[in-house]
Amino acid sequence: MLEIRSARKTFYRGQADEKIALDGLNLKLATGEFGVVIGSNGAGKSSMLNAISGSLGLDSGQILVNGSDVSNMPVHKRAVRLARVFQDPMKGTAASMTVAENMLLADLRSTRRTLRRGLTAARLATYRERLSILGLGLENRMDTRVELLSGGQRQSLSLIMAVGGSPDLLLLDEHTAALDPRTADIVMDATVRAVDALKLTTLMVTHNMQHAVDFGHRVIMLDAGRVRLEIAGEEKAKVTVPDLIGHFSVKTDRMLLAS
Ligand SMILES: Nc1ncnc2c1ncn2[C@@H]1O[C@H](COP(=O)(O)OP(=O)(O)OP(=O)(O)O)[C@@H](O)[C@H]1O
Repeated sequence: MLEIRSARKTFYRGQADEKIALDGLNLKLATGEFGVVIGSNGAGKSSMLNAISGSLGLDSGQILVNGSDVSNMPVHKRAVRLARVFQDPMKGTAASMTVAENMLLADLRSTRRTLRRGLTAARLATYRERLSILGLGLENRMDTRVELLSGGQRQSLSLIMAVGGSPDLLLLDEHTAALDPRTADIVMDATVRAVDALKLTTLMVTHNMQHAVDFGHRVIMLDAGRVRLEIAGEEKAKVTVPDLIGHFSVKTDRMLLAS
């Protein structure tokens, strides 16, 4: 469960270039829920993810993960409870190491064990099983160096590595944005398989409106550091890409009128 209460963050306060990134943002995500965050450039999406993961300190407000207030918890302590996948498929994995070695690294990171026992048969079997969730055949490429994988395979591997420690929350930070459309769809398919199989509470930021329509339980539109629109349930099932884009244009028209 994630709860953001009245989160405020202003950059360059009191200066000519003052920027309000989060303007009393409130958001709740139930355990097992998959929320998809959309919004125009500068709406506050990255600031929100950075505040959740702890790399951005709030001026005021609270962030609760599974009921406990993590607002003042340092990044490395929050990292144990949160998984985050970034845009760049080259980050998050070690290129010159094999798929199996990368899985071991992630395992050691999340369990704080030592490298001593290495890639035992039991561990390899567990990694194969976990990789098979993705539906990409990576479980049959355990000895392949990661640099030889496609961008989509590599990003999907980053994802399954990130969630190995059963995190309380998965943050997907435009994790398909750097991929071509077909590869992005493959990664989204792998993502949904992992989220469903591991029952992950997930918050995904995307600029891809088709993905916002097709995936997740709720669309959350941010604007000027606040939630401006939420679409869930039957409404979400019926929403179309033009509908979502329409909400962007309404906002833009308002901004034009106000300026
Ligand atoms: N480190 C920073 N220093 C100064 N201003 C910042 C900083 N980070 C964000 N901002 C400002 O805060 C506001 C919100 O930015 P943020 O990056 O969170 O938006 P975003 O919705 O993620 O945008 P995008 O879709 O372009 O990534 C913007 O006005 C931005 O210029």
